[in-house]
Amino acid sequence: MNDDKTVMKAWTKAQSRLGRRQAMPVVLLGLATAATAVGQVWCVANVLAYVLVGGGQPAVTWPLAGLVVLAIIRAVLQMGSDMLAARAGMKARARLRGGVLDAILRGGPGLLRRHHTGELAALAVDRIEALDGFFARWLPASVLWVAAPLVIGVLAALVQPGSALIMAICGIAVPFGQALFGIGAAVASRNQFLAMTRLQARFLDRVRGIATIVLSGRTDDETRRLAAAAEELRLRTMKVLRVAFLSSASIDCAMVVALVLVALRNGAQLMALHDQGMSAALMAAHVARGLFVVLLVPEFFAPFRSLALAYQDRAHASGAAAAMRILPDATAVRTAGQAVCETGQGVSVAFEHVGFMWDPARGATLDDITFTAPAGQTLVLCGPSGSGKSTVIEMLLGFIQPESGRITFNGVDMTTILPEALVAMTSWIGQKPVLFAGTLRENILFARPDATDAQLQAAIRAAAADTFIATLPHGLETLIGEGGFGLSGGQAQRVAIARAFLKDAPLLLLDEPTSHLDPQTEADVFDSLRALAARRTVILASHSAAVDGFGGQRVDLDHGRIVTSGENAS
Ligand SMILES: Nc1ncnc2c1ncn2[C@@H]1O[C@H](COP(=O)(O)OP(=O)(O)OP(=O)(O)O)[C@@H](O)[C@H]1O
Repeated sequence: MNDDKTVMKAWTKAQSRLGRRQAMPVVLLGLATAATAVGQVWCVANVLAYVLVGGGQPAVTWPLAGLVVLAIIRAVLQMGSDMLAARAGMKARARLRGGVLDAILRGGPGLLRRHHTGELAALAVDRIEALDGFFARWLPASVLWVAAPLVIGVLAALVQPGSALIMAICGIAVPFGQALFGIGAAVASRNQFLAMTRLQARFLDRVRGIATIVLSGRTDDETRRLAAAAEELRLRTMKVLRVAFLSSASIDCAMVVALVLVALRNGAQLMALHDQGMSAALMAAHVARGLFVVLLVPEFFAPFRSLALAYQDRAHASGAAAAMRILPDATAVRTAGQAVCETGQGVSVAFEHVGFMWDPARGATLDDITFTAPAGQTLVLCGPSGSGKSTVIEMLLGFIQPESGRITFNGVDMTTILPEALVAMTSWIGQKPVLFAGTLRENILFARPDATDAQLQAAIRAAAADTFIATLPHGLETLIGEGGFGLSGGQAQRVAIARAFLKDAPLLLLDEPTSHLDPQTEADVFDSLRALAARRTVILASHSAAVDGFGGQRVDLDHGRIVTSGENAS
């Protein structure tokens, strides 16, 4: 068995263990429903025997009353079972979605460098939704398909052991058919999800790049490609349905064979008894027993059908397990840190012979990087595009870890520091500030929701954001769109700087904060950043000539190696 399959099996097994507690009541209600169904069949058989054979059979009042009572009990049991199953599915989805979102947050930008946003969105939304059936249907069905036919078979054996044997033999044939179709179902389901993820990723990409598509005159071409991706999804979905239909049909075949054999057997017995001139009363009792086992056959096979339907859900779980392999596990990203790093006197950051590789085929991204940014001072990381500056910043944010060497904060190994302490001591401003749809006030307060109005105003003034906010008709209450829509690049960056002032963390990480700005705005933003940098440890990654005036130390990178280091011009 290859590694992929082992991991998928282990994940599915672990999920089954976690979901079993919630599935148990559903199984018990399922067994009670099966027992009630047997009672109903008994009542129906007696009523029919009365109708067919007439006076020989005792009064039908009791069977009729039993039928009504049992129908009500069965409906209540079924409702309870459906509700418990839905709750089990809901709980499991909430748990899994929390885990996936946690892992995506842990992976951070490093994960986005390796995987498409659409793929991650499909994982957190569609994959998890599709797992509902695994917990709500598959787990109970995987027990009931053995237990319920066993109960029904034993009760049938009490009345007609021969007919029970026929049902058992036909029932045993079902798992073989299911195993055959199961493999096909798993493959079909995996392909369907792949097609869906591809369609989602393509759609997201094209929506983002709509201006490029229109201006390149590629609208028709891209529409055709999207239509082809949608068609692929349709075909793959049809294949899933076809496999599910065939799987269900194989159960129907086994059921029809059992039904015919049991009916023939009873018919032959009744003919023989009739020929022997049996009394009407005995004849009616035989007819009732015969009808009972014949009518039990569909009930005997019903749990198999539920299992076949739920097999689809199991296939989704295997697919989800495979898809989740892209997520970092908690230990791989950050060793469970316990250390508290004292930051009262500021934070000094040191890289000690750090090495890292995004992709072994492309060689080392960072090679033997050693530098120190003393507490309260600035270190400027320079270098051409692709030299590894953002990779250094992402390491300091804790999203990726060195493959060799180590990073220390005030002498404490970064991997041993409590994640919350790391978050509290760091502010980060990237190339494009991340702004959310909402008011300007909400966006600035995002860094510190409990800040007072005075603190908010002070941060806005320090970031020199007050000038442009004053020109907006609704000031701080101005609504901005997702990604800072409605603000210029420089204004958006000032909002990010105000956030950093408000957070007031001792370590400031700046990753090309002015890369999208014109020279004048860049100079203005650098002025604000210089004010923000005072008394903080700053690591500024940039290839702009404007960093020359930033002072502090300078480390020049090229192809992931330090080529020069020394004082930065101030
Ligand atoms: N997911 C990835 N897989 C493989 N290589 C990658 C991946 N992400 C980045 N790289 C490579 O790592 C190197 C360093 O990238 P990084 O983004 O750190 O450079 P940078 O100096 O910040 O560049 P820029 O100034 O353009 O932002 C580049 O050569 C880049 O091609």
